[in-house]
Amino acid sequence: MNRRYRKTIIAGNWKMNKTPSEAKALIEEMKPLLSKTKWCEMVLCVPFTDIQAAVKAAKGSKIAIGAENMHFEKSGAFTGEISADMLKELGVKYVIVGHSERRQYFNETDENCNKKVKAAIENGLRPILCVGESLAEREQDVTMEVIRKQVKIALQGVAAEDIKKVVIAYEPIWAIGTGKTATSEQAGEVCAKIRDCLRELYGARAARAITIQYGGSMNAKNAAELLAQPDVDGGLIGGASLKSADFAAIVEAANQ
Ligand SMILES: O=C[C@H](O)COP(=O)(O)O
Repeated sequence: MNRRYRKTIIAGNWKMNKTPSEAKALIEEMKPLLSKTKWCEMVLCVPFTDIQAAVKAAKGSKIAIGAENMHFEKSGAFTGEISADMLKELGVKYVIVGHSERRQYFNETDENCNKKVKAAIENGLRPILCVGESLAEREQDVTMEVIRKQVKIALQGVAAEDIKKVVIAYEPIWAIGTGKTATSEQAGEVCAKIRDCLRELYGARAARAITIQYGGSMNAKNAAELLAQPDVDGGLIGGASLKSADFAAIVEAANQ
């Protein structure tokens, strides 16, 4: 890992799990296990309804709270939506943008992701931009074409001085929640190519400073090997972030 240049970030994505009281209990359980982190930053992205309880429970710890989505407009007639302002005021620091489940079930497009990335940055939130290929795309050998398009469109108009605030999460869709992890070589190879793409867009210095995570069935057992890849700077963890011991083990692996 290139700690000299960029931060290691382990982020949990709780998806549609946990009520506020359950969120509080899980964070209380995690806190003592996560107290000895060295350089690894820890984030828990939780459902909107859990944010207040999570921020309160995480107080005094090194855990930052994130949201799983947001709208790109500041306010207005968007029934059921949540703006960056609203998240910010609750103490949210990160927001996931373009998770494949949002792309698949809620028609999230690269263009929408672009608006969300820019709105997040303008409002002082760090976007975790998710990109990744489907199994069919991998089998047809178009993985990098797909990911380069996702990255380039989502970052259109993001200024060079802001790009460091963006975290990229490489999540092969076929590895999410399936128990099928990408091999560490596959994860490392795509993350390195994402960094090449960032280098083309923003130059070598900026590209070196951007945290690129891997996500997709990362767990206590495989985390160390995945995180040992030079361009894998952390993880976006689904299922294993709902179990305190497993999440703590992944953080521990990132601290080695
Ligand atoms: O955002 C997290 C990813 O979708 C990974 O989920 P997973 O660790 O349950 O496979």
